[in-house]
Amino acid sequence: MPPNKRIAVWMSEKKLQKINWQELVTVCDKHGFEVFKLDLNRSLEEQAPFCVLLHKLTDIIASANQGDIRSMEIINEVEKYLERNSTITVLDPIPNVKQLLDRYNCYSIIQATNLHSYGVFTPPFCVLRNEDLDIIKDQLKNSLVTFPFICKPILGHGSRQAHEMSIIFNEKYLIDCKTPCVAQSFINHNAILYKIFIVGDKHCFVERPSLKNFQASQRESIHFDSSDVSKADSKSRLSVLDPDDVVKERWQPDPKVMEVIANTLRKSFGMDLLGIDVVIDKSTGRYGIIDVNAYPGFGSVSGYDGFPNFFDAVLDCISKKVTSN
Ligand SMILES: Nc1ncnc2c1ncn2[C@@H]1O[C@H](COP(=O)(O)OP(=O)(O)OP(=O)(O)O)[C@@H](O)[C@H]1O
Ligand SMILES: O=P(O)(O)O[C@H]1[C@H](O)[C@H](O)[C@H](OP(=O)(O)O)[C@@H](OP(=O)(O)O)[C@@H]1O
Ligand SMILES: [Mg+2]
Repeated sequence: MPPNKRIAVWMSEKKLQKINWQELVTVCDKHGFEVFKLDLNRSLEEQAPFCVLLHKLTDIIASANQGDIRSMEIINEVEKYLERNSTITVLDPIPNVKQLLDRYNCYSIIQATNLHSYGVFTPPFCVLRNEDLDIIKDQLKNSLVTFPFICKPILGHGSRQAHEMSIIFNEKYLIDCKTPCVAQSFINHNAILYKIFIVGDKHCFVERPSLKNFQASQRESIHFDSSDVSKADSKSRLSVLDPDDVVKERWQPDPKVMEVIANTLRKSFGMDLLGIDVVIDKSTGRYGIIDVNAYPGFGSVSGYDGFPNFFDAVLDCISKKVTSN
């Protein structure tokens, strides 16, 4: 056991407002930990000691990646501090969070797993950095990306722009690809998505609204903000199925496959707080992983569709890690 049992927490003001801080304090206390909000504008040494860092630093890492000097200083200082204090348990390790922020990296990690043997896939994807349309056409062809496809910003977290996406239906509108981006084949899934929430060795999944079915056609591109589509209470017009697509029978997710996805990706990403978005291909019944998120909402304060006893699960995970460290 470490000489202190203090947990330092850092997350954005926006995220802090979504959690019940008092409940976190109570649950930490029940597990014998003291919790406090880390101030990144003060030296970490001054706020030490602590044996756990629980954080969602994605926004700061993202702006550091984009060259913001203050964010670079902060991340640098946190990383150096953790190097000097290597016994601190970090949820989740910063290098692992960094690799998840890049959507291309993220899909490549999924593709390298053995999930395909369970009927799980990540839709064909490629990274587009060049605006030259002939190069784009070649890249799509070589990576088997088909129309329609979604263009997603490479940086997957940490800013509004990370969630601005387009659906491209034909070659004429390739001009709408906002490079740099990841292009990913669109999988028709009857407008239902499953979010797997992972907290250490526990997971659960919930159903959410999603984009309706689309076909390749001569139509113009659709531009949308992904934050409007798959929240528990989203009511996007892009989620309303065409009358012909409304079906009585639909694929149901197999809890065993969802468990394999959760266990496999937790290991591959080396992270304990994860959200995985899964769609079921309406024609084949295969499971497509379309997004992985670091420290997602977990259903937030109200918990109406979220992780049951979320903080207890976090503290269980922390206790196991602290003990094994
Ligand atoms: N390959 C795909 N095929 C079909 N629909 C997709 C695909 N990728 C994304 N979508 C749809 O677009 C929405 C947004 O995509 P994605 O989850 O990648 O965005 P995000 O910005 O990372 O979202 P989040 O806020 O969950 O992090 C999904 O909820 C889903 O409805
Ligand atoms: O409903 P969920 O948990 O999917 O909503 C998440 C969303 O998927 C992203 O993970 C958001 O994080 P950023 O991409 O970093 O903005 C989460 O926002 P947060 O403020 O809770 O961290 C959403 O809750
Ligand atoms: Mg995401």
